[in-house]
Amino acid sequence: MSENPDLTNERASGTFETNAMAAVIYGSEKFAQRRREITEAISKIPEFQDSHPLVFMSREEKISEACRKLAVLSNYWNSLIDTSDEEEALHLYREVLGLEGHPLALHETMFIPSLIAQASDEQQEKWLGRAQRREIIGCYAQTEMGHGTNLRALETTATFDISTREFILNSPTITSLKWWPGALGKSANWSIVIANLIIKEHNYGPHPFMVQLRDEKSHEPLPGITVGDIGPKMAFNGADNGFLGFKNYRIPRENMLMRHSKVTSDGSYIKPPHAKIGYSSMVKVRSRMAMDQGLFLASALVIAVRYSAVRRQGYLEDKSREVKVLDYQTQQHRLFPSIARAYAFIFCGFETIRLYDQLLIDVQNGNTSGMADLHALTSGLKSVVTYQTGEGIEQARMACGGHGYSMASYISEIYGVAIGGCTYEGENMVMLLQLARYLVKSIEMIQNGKSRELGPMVAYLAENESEIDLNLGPNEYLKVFEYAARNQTWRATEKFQKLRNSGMSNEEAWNQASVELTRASRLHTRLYIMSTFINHVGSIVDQKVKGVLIDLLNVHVTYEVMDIGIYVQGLLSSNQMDLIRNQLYVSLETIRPNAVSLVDSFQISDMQLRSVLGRRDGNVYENLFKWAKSSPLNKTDVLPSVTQYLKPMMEKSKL
Ligand SMILES: CCCCCCCC/C=C\CCCCCCCCCCCCCC(=O)SCCNC(=O)CCNC(=O)[C@H](O)C(C)(C)COP(=O)(O)OP(=O)(O)OC[C@H]1O[C@@H](n2cnc3c(N)ncnc32)[C@H](O)[C@@H]1OP(=O)(O)O
Ligand SMILES: Cc1cc2nc3c(=O)[nH]c(=O)nc-3n(C[C@H](O)[C@H](O)[C@H](O)COP(=O)(O)OP(=O)(O)OC[C@H]3O[C@@H](n4cnc5c(N)ncnc54)[C@H](O)[C@@H]3O)c2cc1C
Repeated sequence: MSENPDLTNERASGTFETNAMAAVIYGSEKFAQRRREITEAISKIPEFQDSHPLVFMSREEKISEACRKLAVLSNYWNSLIDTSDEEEALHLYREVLGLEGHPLALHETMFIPSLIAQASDEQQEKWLGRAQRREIIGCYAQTEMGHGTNLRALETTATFDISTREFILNSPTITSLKWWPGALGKSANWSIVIANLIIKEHNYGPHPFMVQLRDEKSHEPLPGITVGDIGPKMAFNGADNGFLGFKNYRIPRENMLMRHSKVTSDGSYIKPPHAKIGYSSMVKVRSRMAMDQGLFLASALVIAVRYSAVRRQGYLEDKSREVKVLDYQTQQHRLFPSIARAYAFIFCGFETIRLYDQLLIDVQNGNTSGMADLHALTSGLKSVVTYQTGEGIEQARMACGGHGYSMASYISEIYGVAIGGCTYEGENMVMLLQLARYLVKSIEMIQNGKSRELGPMVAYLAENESEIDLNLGPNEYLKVFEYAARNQTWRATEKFQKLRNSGMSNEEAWNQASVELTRASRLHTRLYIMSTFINHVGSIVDQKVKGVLIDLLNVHVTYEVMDIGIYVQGLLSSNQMDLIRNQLYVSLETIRPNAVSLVDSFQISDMQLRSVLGRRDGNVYENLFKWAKSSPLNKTDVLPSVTQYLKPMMEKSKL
């Protein structure tokens, strides 16, 4: 069937090449091209297609379908991608497995990265190759039923037995059961387990251990291990998140990951070079989350924008034909700022991935000085992007009206997966408060006359801006944001200090200032996102692409400043706010002809999108009908439930 002419016209009105834009989105022409090649190659392999729509499957079927595809993937892995390239591998996973989770997700995202960052050279020699070849499947078991956030309160113990040179693992209480780890439930046979290291009755706190859970031949749990699946979740139902308990389960001393902390055979403990070095796997995932969430948001927007260009409802001036709903200003206001955010998140993602890779090298060379900065940055970024992604996806769903609520749109699945990110890798409020610690310390440095020692990301806290030139360009908007973030950070810090100076304990003062502190963290992070977006656009060479991205940046900066209006009241007059509001409306109109091309440029395939509404060809209605007809409920005209219950009820009512 040919393409819906409404989408053809939209594509014709685009002022730039989508391949050129994809090269900017994905960091290089080479990688954008590789993505297309991988997608093309996969589309020719029938075994990679869903056996039937995932949304009609039970959880067991989803997991089985994911495993089937993983097994097929293992036959093609080396021929489809450069296996040393993480981005190619992730693209392949996304295309084939989609976003509902699968039994190798944690193996790739946390198990292998933990071995790389935490295992000694000898340990890597023993396990890393096996893990990379997928001879073993691993997971990352840290969270317990009773504690996820407060790692210092984890209860699982690894007690060193000097006589046998083994660790004895125990789960002393019901709340100490490991709870949540992906792939633990049914698939993984090994795990990195985070347990309190105990030597001669002294607790050295949480440390990582390499633990075999299941027999490598029979896959049965090993004696001393209780393991299973935690049941269905809001999303991620292609993954078997699990529980795990230990009863006097022994592992050799060599199974504690000893790149940084060490226990010698006589039970001596050697401290790591930085107390939080064991948290590196979390920082790794957090550093990727801006990219991943940007792509979740992008997926929802591809669906909503394409659908809005084929959905016609109501009239503007021309009463002879209904308009595309994308022409309504309210629809544009709902969707376009999110397109800008998706671009901005992906640009930030590239930056934080690069920073993590550099930090990993530095730490391996003994330099841990960058850890605090990256921890603070990724803590804030993870929190802001997951929240805003959730907001943007939900708006995209509503922008699709009734059909958005159907699983045919697939938006609810994207939403469920994306907002999991508000919780995993550190609950958002908690992570905002981690960044707040860093911001408060920065203010204290200024108060102590040490402004010159501030890092570049917080140097603005020491500046003083009270007037803005309203010939507003992106850099002036940045100044507005700096003003808001600086003011809020000072206000929150001063509130905390005042409470503390009044005699309150440090902890209670912190608690009572914490809402204000989280607000400071959000503003600081949004400032970082805006400045990364501006810098990125500044570096683009292709003039057509640059022109459109400047338009998109205008949507971003005007929308973001309107959104934080309450924080800039002391700086901007109501006339200035009106001016900005009008600039936003103008920028929505400017971006309108490029809206479809901007979402096409994400180059997310139909196979990955799984959305009837978001199909590239725009043939929504005929496929919606086809999709509904494929519902298992439509296999028969009369359901047993009707015969068994409703018919007798209706008959009885007739009497
Ligand atoms: C060929 C194939 C290749 C394929 C390649 C694929 C690779 C792919 C890689 C990644 C892909 C990612 C894709 C993601 C897709 C989605 C998949 C979904 C999977 C879901 C995964 C979910 C997994 C989990 O959730 S694991 C569990 C996570 N748990 C948490 O995050 C717990 C949160 N809690 C904490 O982190 C901590 O408890 C804390 C930080 C809140 C507090 O810790 P604490 O009590 O020990 O410390 P304090 O608060 O007292 O602070 C003291 C001091 O320490 C500083 N600090 C804390 N943390 C750090 C750190 N990490 N680094 C540096 N410094 C740190 C803190 O700032 C304080 O400093 P002060 O100076 O203020 O004292
Ligand atoms: C989809 C998914 C996948 C996961 N995968 C894994 C995995 O593979 N491995 C693994 O180990 N874990 C995994 N987890 C667990 C996850 O990391 C934790 O659930 C997460 O870190 C939050 O911890 P919690 O559940 O203890 O929340 P809680 O800390 O109990 O949060 C409850 C509330 O308390 C608040 N709160 C808690 N502490 C503070 C504080 N200090 N200050 C202010 N407010 C506070 C929070 O903000 C929140 O509002 C996964 C979770 C999900 C949802």
